Amino acid sequence: MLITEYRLDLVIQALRAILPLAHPADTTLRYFFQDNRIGSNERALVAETVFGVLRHRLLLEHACESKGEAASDAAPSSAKVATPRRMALAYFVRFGGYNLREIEPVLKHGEKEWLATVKGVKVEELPLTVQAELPDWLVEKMRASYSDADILAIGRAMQQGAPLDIRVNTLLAKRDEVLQQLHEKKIEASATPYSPIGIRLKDKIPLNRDALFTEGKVEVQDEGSQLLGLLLAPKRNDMVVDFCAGAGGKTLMLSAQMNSQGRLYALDVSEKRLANLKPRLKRSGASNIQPMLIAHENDLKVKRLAGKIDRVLVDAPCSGLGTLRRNPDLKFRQSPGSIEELTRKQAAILASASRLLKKGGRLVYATCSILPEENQRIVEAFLAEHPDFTLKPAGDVLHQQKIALEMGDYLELRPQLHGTDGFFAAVLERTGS
Ligand SMILES: C[S@@+](CC[C@H](N)C(=O)[O-])C[C@H]1O[C@@H](n2cnc3c(N)ncnc32)[C@H](O)[C@@H]1O
Repeated sequence: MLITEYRLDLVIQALRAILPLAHPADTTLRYFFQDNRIGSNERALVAETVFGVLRHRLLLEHACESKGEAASDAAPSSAKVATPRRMALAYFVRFGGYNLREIEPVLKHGEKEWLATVKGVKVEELPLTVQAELPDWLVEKMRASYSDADILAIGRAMQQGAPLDIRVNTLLAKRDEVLQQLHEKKIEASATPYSPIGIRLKDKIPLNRDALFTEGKVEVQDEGSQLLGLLLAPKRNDMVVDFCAGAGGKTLMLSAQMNSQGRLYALDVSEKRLANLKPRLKRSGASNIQPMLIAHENDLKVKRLAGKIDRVLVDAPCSGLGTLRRNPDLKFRQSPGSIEELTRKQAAILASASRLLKKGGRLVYATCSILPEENQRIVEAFLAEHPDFTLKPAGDVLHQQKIALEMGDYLELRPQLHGTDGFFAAVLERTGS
């Protein structure tokens, strides 16, 4: 798409609103689009550039601020800062697929020469943090458990965009039928490699206007997230609790696995998120779900269910660092302090949720984080304090579910290996009373 003064100005305005990261980038962008009625081409350009800048922010800042750049030595030092304009232009030539000639008409004096140096920056000569596009504090934390090569592989994979995965609502449709309907609509789609009810779309389409979606036959859900439901494997007449149900992404899947029989409590502390479950519930045809607002993990409503539940899913509040492909701003919005706070919450939620289980019951503790402190460390500490619980190797459960995915004790998904977001899950069984 041609970069005109008008389009560049829109991108700059959007970056000016988003880059301070006072709020999640997608929320700020939504408000930006509400306040600025612009065409669909411009919306696509703005969204792509904003998320692209966030994905490559560290390299772009390096290119904007570099003291060594020959051409801008002539420019005043105030020009050598990562202004929204410079970030946008650097993104266009470095990652956006534009050549200098194409954007020359919108350039000011000296910018063409500076952008030529941006194109020439050799990323492999830059520090690991810039190559991996991960902030210093995060790389330092990851070094406790990952090699530099692994950190780089994770960081690079997180710089890519994520595919659009959908889950077939087996209450209303079969995967083959949905695939066929998509192909008839000339939408390129294929079965996901691991989840038997997942479909990966080649391109992002406005699915919410499609009949498959409005009729409840499909929901947007990353394949990794679908695997969490498959690990929990609730049965038809089970009593099940989705402890951190949010807007019900996983609740709806669990209900379909139960063929909408038995009882499924969808708990959350957020009234707003639970309210967002309502329209999805209506579309899905599920009738065994009971949303339940709780004040905190030790709410009396939770205590009343103690010892009565067959399966519990704890999709814990987490840093979200496994979803950087979709939410690249999270790496700048989290901090060592926020991670510490989250780990305290995760441990408390897991301890409380575990009390719901009957003997022989199963709990899946899951996060979309790649940090062991939110994952393995939480589970290890829990097991040390709860001798009545046993870790069931995730690899064994997947095998029982006939899912061709080699895993050890834990489910650990990575975009560069599995094409999913980064997910962690542990299967815990209450073996004692
Ligand atoms: C990772 S999100 C859940 C996403 C949801 N399971 C889905 O698939 O869409 C974590 C959820 O935990 C909720 N939460 C935070 N603290 C909680 C607590 N103490 N007890 C229960 N839920 C809590 C948050 O409101 C948030 O909706």
